[in-house]
Parts: sequence; C-alpha cells; structure tokens
Amino acid sequence: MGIRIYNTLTRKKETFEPLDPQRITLYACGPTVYDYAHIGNARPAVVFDLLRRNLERHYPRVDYARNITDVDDKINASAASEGVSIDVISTRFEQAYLEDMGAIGVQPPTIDPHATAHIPQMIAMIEQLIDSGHAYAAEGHVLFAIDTFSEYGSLSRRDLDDMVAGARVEVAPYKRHAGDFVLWKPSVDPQPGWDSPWGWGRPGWHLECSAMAAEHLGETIDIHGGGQDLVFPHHENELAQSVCAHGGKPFARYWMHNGFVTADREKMSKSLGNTLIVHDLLKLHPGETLRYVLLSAHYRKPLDWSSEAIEQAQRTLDRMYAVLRDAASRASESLVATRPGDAFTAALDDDLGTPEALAEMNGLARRLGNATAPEDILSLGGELLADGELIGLLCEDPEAWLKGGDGDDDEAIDALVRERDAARAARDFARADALRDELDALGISLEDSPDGTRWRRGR
Ligand SMILES: Nc1ncnc2c1ncn2[C@@H]1O[C@H](COP(=O)(O)OP(=O)(O)OP(=O)(O)O)[C@@H](O)[C@H]1O
Ligand SMILES: [Zn+2]
Repeated sequence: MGIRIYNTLTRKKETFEPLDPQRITLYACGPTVYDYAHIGNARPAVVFDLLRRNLERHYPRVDYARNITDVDDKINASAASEGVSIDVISTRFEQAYLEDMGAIGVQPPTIDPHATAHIPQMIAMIEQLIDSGHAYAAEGHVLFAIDTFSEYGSLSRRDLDDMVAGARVEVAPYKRHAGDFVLWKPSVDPQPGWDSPWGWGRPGWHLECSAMAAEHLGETIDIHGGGQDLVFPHHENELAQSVCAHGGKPFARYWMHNGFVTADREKMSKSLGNTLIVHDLLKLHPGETLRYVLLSAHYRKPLDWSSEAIEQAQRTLDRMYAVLRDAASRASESLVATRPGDAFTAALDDDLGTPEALAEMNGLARRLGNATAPEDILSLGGELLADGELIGLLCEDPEAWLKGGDGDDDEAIDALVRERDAARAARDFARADALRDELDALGISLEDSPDGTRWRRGR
C-alpha cells in the first residue's frame, strides 16, 4: 500500500506517485526569522517533519528543503527598533527556531536554503520572466503580470475579478493590473539591498521560494507544503512564477496545507497578539508533550490550543512511559525498537492520520501493560518503541521522563530517597519523616513499588 495525500490543487485525496521514486523532493515554507516561533508556526514544522519521516520509510532518498526567510520588512523593523543590524536579528531567531523545533522532535531538513544566499538565482528568474513576457519593470520595481498566466488563481480557486474587487489596498500607480505582484523592489538605506538590472533593491517574498526550490530540488517538485494561510497569495504566486519561468512545466505535483492552531477558536497570530511562544512553553512542558498535542488533531483540521489539551497529552505520555518502564522490569530485559505496527503505518500513510496513529499507540500500550509472557512483552514493547521512533514520541528514557524536570538534581534526590529508605529500614521514623518533608518541600512525590521507593517531580 502506498501513501495517500490530500492535494490542495485538486481538492482530493490522491495516491502519491513521485516523479522519481529514487529521489523524493519536498519543499515547505519555513520561518521569517524576526521573532520567536509561536506554537502555530510549530505546526507546519511538525507536520512536514512527520511527512518526511514517513516518506523515508517508503523511499530511499527524500530531499527536504525548508527555507529561512532572512530578508523581509518585518526583520528590518525588528532591527531598527533594537538599533542593531539585520543579520543580528535573523541569526538570533534562526538559532532559536532550530533549538525550539529540535526540542519538539523536528529533525533538521536536508537543505535549509537562506533567501539572502540566492539573490543571483532570483535575479536570473526575474530575467526569464521578463524575457518571456510574464513580468515588467516599472519605477525600480519588477512586477509579475498575472493576466499573462491563464491558470492564475487555480490553486486558491479565486477568480481574478473577485480578487480585484476584494482588494482594499490602494493600487500602486505603476501596476498594470491591480493583482500584479512584486518580484523586485527598490531599497533605500538602511534597508538591505543588492545590485540588479533594475537598480539597487531586494526581492519580493514569493520569489525566494520559487528560486530556491528550483535550485535545490528541480523545476518540478513532488510535494510543496505550508500553512493554510499561504495558499493565497504566497503559493498562488510561487506557482505562477515557477510555471512561467520554466516554460510551462508544472511546479509542484502535490500541495499540502496544514490548518491553524487557534486560541479561543481564533487563528493564533502575531498580529492578533494571541500567541504562545514555543520557547516559553518549553520551560513549562517537555517537548514531546507539545508535539503530542500538535499531532493529536488531523493536520488539516483546526487545533484549539488549551491547557486541558496539554494536561491530557502529558497524562497520556506519562501512562505510556510508565507501561514501558514496568514492562522492561517485568521482562527483566530492556526493550528495543523493532518494526512499527501495520495499523499504525496504515494510518500515517492515509494522509497523515495522526489521531488514528496515536490511538493505535495507546491501544498497544494497554496490551503491553496487560502482557505477562516475556516474549509478548518484548514484541509489543518493541513495536511501541518503533511506532514512537517514527512519529517522534517515546524517545526519552522512561525513568528520566517519569521523574520529570531536566535531570540536573536527580542524583541529589536519589540520595535523599535512599537515605529515607534506610532510615525506615532501621525503624528511625523521625528521620524518615524529616527526609520526606524535605523531599515534599522540593516538590517530589514518593510512591512505594515492588522495586523500592520511586519518586517523581510533582505534576
Ligand atoms: N496559527 C497558525 N497555525 C498553523 N500554522 C500557522 C499559524 N500561523 C502561521 N502558521 C504557519 O507558520 C509558518 C511560518 O510562517 P511565518 O514565519 O511567516 O509566520 P507568520 O505568518 O509571520 O506568523 P503570524 O501569522 O503569526 O504573523 C507558515 O507555514 C504559516 O502558514
Ligand atoms: Zn514559500
């Protein structure tokens, strides 16, 4: 059985047929690095990370490019407000992005092209578009002429006339058509700029993805992804530029878009001021817990972020980790990942059905909890760990996970717990109680088990 994908282009779920099964090409629009990523921005990172992991199970090579937009007016504004240069801002927030996404199990993409490193390719693409009559220069700008491309609007299913009627912004006088969009625009100091045939300036945002996808993945790519808000205008414009610059060759064969993370049912976004920053959430919750919440809804559906959802994910992971820890001690052997389960992989192959895949993992954990024969424990446990490895969960050591925290003072707490055990064994209850109070004050809860006293940070 192959992979099925819901294609935004056709609005249908289709069987995935790659152009070249020896090399799958995937491009996802990455962050504009002017601030910390919020948990909404983390959703496409996690979704396309999972897609890539699952493609790698089927195909020998997956080239996955996720760009870094390091030239943008929002970066300029951030730099100006702090009085620093632009690359200070973009370097700082790219670093933070990679760390925060890494903490929620997002593997680095195979290629992370930076817009500022591809200016010559962008200029060459603009020249091709001008030469083929799809773009024109006017007053230091270069614009894409949308009425030269009859398929314009086909991805977002928008009608040209509606777009113009709906445009509330004042139309710049140098545009031939209100819907024409910028490929190149002039810069003035201190804006970043490069020399070009149209004067000193900088590229439009849409152009960078078209130029970088072609440079690293080829003129036609298998899958292009991003958040739903990118369908129009960003992806519609990428598609138009790429097809027209490449003599009519298709740009992406499959388009995938994730739904929004919402807060009180409203899109989480910086402009609305209702964002939760991943960097801050990670101080309160383990990365896997945040990943679990992000995967708990199907990627095309909205996902309302709430403290209840976090608590539920935390409880579920705690339960699975406790089952893994106890199973290993029952089998007197450590569990080793084997092969992911068939129903689990079938769920992921069906347009990334993560709710069903997580339900499979939970069912498997229950069976593992009830298993008694060592061979059953080893095979069920091996399967659960393999499922986890694929989806990016259950990758921590169960003991460490269940203790909580970052592990820095584990040894000190262990010592107090052992000392209390010894005091109890010696029937020195006053000492044992004093030690328990000390542990209480540190937020540690104790639990007696056949293997001795276990402890965990209170949750
Ligand atoms: N609330 C959200 N839920 C899911 N995906 C989102 C959400 N907000 C932004 N995205 C996606 O995050 C990715 C990174 O986008 P980018 O860095 O440009 O953020 P942004 O659009 O500036 O965020 P904001 O909308 O808060 O201004 C894009 O794929 C975008 O579609
Ligand atoms: Zn893009």
